Amino acid sequence: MKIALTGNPNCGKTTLFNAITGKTETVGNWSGVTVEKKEGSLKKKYNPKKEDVTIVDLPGAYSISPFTGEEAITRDFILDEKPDVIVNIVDGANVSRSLFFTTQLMELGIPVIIALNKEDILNKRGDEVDKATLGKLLHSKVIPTTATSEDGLLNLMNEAIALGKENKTQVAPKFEGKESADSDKKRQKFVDEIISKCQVTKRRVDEVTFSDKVDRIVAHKWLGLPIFFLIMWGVYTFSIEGLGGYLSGYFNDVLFGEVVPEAANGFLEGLGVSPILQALIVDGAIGGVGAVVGFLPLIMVLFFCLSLLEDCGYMARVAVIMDRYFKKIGLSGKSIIPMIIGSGCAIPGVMGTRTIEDVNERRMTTILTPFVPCGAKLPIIALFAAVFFPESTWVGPSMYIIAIAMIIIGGLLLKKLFVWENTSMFIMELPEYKWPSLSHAFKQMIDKAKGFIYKATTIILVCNTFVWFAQAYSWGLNPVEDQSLSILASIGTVIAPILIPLGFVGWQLAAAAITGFIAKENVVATFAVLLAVASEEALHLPGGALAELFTPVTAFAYLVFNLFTPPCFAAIGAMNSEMGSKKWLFKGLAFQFGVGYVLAMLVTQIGSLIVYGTPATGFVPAIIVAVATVVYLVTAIKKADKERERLQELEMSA
Ligand SMILES: Nc1nc2c(ncn2[C@@H]2O[C@H](COP(=O)(O)OP(=O)(O)OP(=O)(O)O)[C@@H](O)[C@H]2O)c(=O)[nH]1
Ligand SMILES: [Mg+2]
Repeated sequence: MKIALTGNPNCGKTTLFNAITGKTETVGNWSGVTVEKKEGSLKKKYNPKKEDVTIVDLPGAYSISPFTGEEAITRDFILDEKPDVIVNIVDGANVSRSLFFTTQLMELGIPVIIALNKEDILNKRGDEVDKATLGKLLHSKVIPTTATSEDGLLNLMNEAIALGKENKTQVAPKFEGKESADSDKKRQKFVDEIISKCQVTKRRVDEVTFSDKVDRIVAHKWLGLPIFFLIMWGVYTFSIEGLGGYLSGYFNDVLFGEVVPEAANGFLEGLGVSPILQALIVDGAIGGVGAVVGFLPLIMVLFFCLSLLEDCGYMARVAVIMDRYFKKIGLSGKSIIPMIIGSGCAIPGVMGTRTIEDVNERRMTTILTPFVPCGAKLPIIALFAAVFFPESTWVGPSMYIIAIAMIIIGGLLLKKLFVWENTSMFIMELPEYKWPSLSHAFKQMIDKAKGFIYKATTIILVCNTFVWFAQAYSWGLNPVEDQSLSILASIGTVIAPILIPLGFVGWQLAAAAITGFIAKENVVATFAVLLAVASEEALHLPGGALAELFTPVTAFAYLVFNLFTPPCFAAIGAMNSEMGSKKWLFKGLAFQFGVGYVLAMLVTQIGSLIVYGTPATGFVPAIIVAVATVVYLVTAIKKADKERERLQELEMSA
């Protein structure tokens, strides 16, 4: 039996889905979090009779006639795959808005049961919904639930399974003139009537709620943005330099710097394995993975904080604040949501662009979202900050500020270069503020940590075992004394000239950047492996082994390069599927590479001139690249302007 969970965005479908299936799909206190259908089977607790039941979580929808891509997923699933039962989740805090969709679901010939969710909010407000009358008017059972505390869910599932077995569709509620063209209006009127009969609101309509009061400050025209920056600064400073940084320092210096490698060495010596194998395991596998896992506490602290901010309802406000600015640069306010999600990982971030209706805005957001430093880039930031800027707290937050600046400048450029017109309006429901749930944040944090460890012990482990091998052997598969004769060095040497205008000298820098495209954490892991072999100094300490390859200025530039060039392969794959056009994908990748490259080049060359008073290596090639970039931009924008004019004339004459 297939049971589908449907309802408006943010009504609690995924919360309910996770509760009854035991899965950990992403929940967020804003609309448009789920963009794909997800399936799961019922937990034992909710399926005592062990029925064969599949639960399907769907993206939120306001109407069966889809407006956005993810709404279409919901419609297509219901119409094509015909679930046996539809559980329509109605947001108890927003009943009137939800029932429009409910009446449409009733007409599909599939049994519908209604879960009146967020009962706790209703109760707290002192509002009431007359479930008996509601059920009678809609010809359907109405079960009160609170998905967050799993109240009413057993009852709901029992009823849903019984309904599926009975397999009898309800009579769709009739309202006058259902066939006529203005049926939407009639439908709304019908819904309004139901509401007037069922909803008992104790609160006065004009009452100013707590949320309204907070929003007057937090979502204020002028104050909104500075407040957002302040909050983010606090969160990142606390995570990267504060508690998270402190714990990571311990992990890096003591745990993975001494305890684990010493134990492993002792163990392997005891076993009597060959020195080569021992080096492969300790320097390659453990060294590489350890250098990355050392940053686990930092990532956990950050995601705990972000989860609290999101759960209390603040992040939904950020979308509204950003809408004013984003509209000016050809993006939508909704673009901020993929970007916020992208601060965790660019892949779900890029997938989140589906909620944006306008195709140009969607594509631009897909290109710009990977600029936001994701969790995988944090270890690079933290490592470089610790080695080169140990006394300052601005390096971490500065990456986010540069990201925002690049998104704005990038948005303007993209619009100038590739986009002819865009149209969109922004409607976003603001959830009420609530106390964030610590257990929810804790769960999200553990989830992130698991994902991080999984990645470290799979792809990063494999990569670094390869990196160790490639730096220890020549193409003839003979061990080399001197790293610069190795396979890795020869690959790096081919790429390295491209990086000369950026002031990056050495095949090691090219090698780490290449492994970074497989997974960004690899940048850290690769340096760990290379330098563990080449240098006696520790990787993470100020002035340590890494300082032999960079000046502080080129270190900062290298950070910029790794953060703003195209993301890892997996995220590029996500970009590909969201763009729906190879041409746009290549434009996007070229754009990202151009931005990262030119930005790093400017940091190196201008930075070196200012800080050291002399140009960095590669100054002359850098000037050539800079001139070529300017010439390209000017001609490309001129060409695009002409095209725009031509289209306008065509339109006029038509
Ligand atoms: N107070 C309260 N909050 C709830 C309840 N159920 C869900 N929430 C909260 O509502 C917000 C949205 O939950 P989700 O499960 O992501 O909503 P969704 O319907 O899957 O949303 P989309 O995927 O965007 O369509 C989260 O902040 C939840 O914690 C409930 O019963 N009571
Ligand atoms: Mg969801």
